[in-house]
Amino acid sequence: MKVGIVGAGMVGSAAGYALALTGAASRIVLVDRSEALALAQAQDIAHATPFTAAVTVEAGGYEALAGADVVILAAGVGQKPGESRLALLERNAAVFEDVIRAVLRAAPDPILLVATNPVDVMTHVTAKIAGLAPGRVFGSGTILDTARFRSLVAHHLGLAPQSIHGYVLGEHGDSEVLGWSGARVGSEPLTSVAAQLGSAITADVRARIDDGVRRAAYRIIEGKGATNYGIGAGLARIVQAIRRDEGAVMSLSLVTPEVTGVHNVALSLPRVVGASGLRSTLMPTLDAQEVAALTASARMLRETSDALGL
Ligand SMILES: NC(=O)C1=CN([C@@H]2O[C@H](COP(=O)(O)OP(=O)(O)OC[C@H]3O[C@@H](n4cnc5c(N)ncnc54)[C@H](O)[C@@H]3O)[C@@H](O)[C@H]2O)C=CC1
Ligand SMILES: CC(=O)C(=O)O
Repeated sequence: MKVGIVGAGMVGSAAGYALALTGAASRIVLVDRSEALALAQAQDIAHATPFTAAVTVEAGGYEALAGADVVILAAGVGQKPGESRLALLERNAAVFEDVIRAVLRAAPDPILLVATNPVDVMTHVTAKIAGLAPGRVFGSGTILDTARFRSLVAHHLGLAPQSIHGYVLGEHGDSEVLGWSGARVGSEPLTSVAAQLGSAITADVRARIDDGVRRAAYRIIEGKGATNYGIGAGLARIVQAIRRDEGAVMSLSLVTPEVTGVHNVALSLPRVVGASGLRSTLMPTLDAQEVAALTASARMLRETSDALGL
């Protein structure tokens, strides 16, 4: 599978590296407005390939994206310490006008996987500009927040994160909703397993995990200026699910006709990922508080999209 990555900075290069390590792509092409950066990143990742699956890694202009099955969009600016994701919108939406058209001139019908923040609104912007079939333009959404949720719950219980099943929904950002009520360990409700293990999910534990998920990006950016490894691994995992036509369920952002009464809004819900992109959406069972929080998140995103005329 040929995967293009536009934006070869922290996120794009981490995605390229994860794709090379996992073998999710057989050909990776990095494009950046800084040709020198794209070339340096491609060479550095290529030097890892003797230790990985068979994969070629190159840098190029947009024309090098011809034949790409998936194009990851990670171009634009990231947050400065203390800055919200939504504060990036105007700058990144302006960048995408040219980027999407240039990608589609080279590769007319790829799957477009958006990582640039604010990822939900950027997914909506991309879908509108690209005009591809529904399901072929989507965003990484809360895949990273879900991973953070699963790892923090796993750490609390002393279990493997792979055995924790639960999703973060709504905005990839401050208004996101942790789906506590539907969370499970294996096939058992989380609260029941936590009680059996003597590690109850008290209000304090819940608040600590919520904060750990919601504020993770702020803390990491304060410490190292960006986040990249978690999202890089998440993007590679999505590509792998596309390549293998897995039918894997992941929390991803898609322009959704209606969610809890809010229409035409891009946000994350559990979605089924396969060869054609996102095949369907699985609406989770939520308690009343979670429905209210998801509705508030959806309304906020809808209003933000309204301001852009989406
Ligand atoms: N979805 C998620 O979970 C996450 C999203 N992000 C977002 O990903 C985006 C990228 O973040 P970083 O890689 O840390 O930033 P970065 O600054 O390291 O890299 C961005 C790259 O985009 C390139 N670029 C800018 N305008 C361009 C254009 N018109 N054409 C081609 N390339 C262009 C820049 O030259 C730069 O190399 C940000 O918006 C950030 O907020 C970051 C982490 C997680
Ligand atoms: C930066 C960002 O969106 C994150 O790490 O969640």
